[in-house]
Amino acid sequence: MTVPALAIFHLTKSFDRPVVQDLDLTIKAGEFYALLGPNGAGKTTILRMVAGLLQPDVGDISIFGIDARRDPIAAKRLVAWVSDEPMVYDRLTPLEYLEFVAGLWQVEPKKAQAKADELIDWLGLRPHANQLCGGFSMGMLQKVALAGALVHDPKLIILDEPLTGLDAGSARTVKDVLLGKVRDGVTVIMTTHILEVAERMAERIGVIKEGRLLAEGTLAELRTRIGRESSLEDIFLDLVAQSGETDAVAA
Ligand SMILES: Nc1ncnc2c1ncn2[C@@H]1O[C@H](COP(=O)(O)OP(=O)(O)OP(=O)(O)O)[C@@H](O)[C@H]1O
Repeated sequence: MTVPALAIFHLTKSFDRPVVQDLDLTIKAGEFYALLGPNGAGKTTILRMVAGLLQPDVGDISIFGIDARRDPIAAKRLVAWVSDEPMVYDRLTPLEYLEFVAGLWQVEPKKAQAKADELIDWLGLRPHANQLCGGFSMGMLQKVALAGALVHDPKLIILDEPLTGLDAGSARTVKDVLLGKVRDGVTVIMTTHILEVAERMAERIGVIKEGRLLAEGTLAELRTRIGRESSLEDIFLDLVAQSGETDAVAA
């Protein structure tokens, strides 16, 4: 069996209350996986633990077979994390920012420059490549942050709400870049509240509520589970409502 891109076992995290509860999740290499869930379901918390930005209370995270808790540096080398709050240095141009990030990853300078040029063109940033990021709109900053996350050729790309705030053209560009990456064999995990995007792009969809996986599968599998031909929006709302009823019965 091939090693999964991501395998999570018994992942658990509490803040003032339990936020991620004994979560198991496996994502195959080369898969496009969408993580859905209502506000506060724990999606960002899960992904931040996978990206090594937050320590789990309990549980194991394996990235392409590397134990991310034992060997975080090796695991992080394989991962790109794209937050919904782009962090880019105001006083650098996109090209300078990409050079800086490539330096942190110790990408060989010639390769880094070629990669930066490719990403700048892919993301339509060429006209702004030499302007300071400080004057950029949120959408442009998101694209620069995405380029920065891809500069070291990650095998697993994790994105938290990557399309929020993007205009239609920019959203299309980002979607095309991600689909292109999946075609190249890269694994993508993305949270989104735009169910149409998950429906169109993701091969598998996981629905999270209160830090637990309510259901996962292809759209067809989720439809079978619900027992009727529905849109992802209907399936999602049904699943979330059903789990509320179950909780109410259990309580
Ligand atoms: N650092 C933190 N300290 C305390 N509570 C936190 C922290 N980070 C997240 N939480 C809480 O954990 C819960 C889950 O948050 P999280 O951001 O993971 O949810 P989400 O599913 O990504 O939600 P959304 O769709 O609204 O972005 C929320 O109640 C949030 O307030």
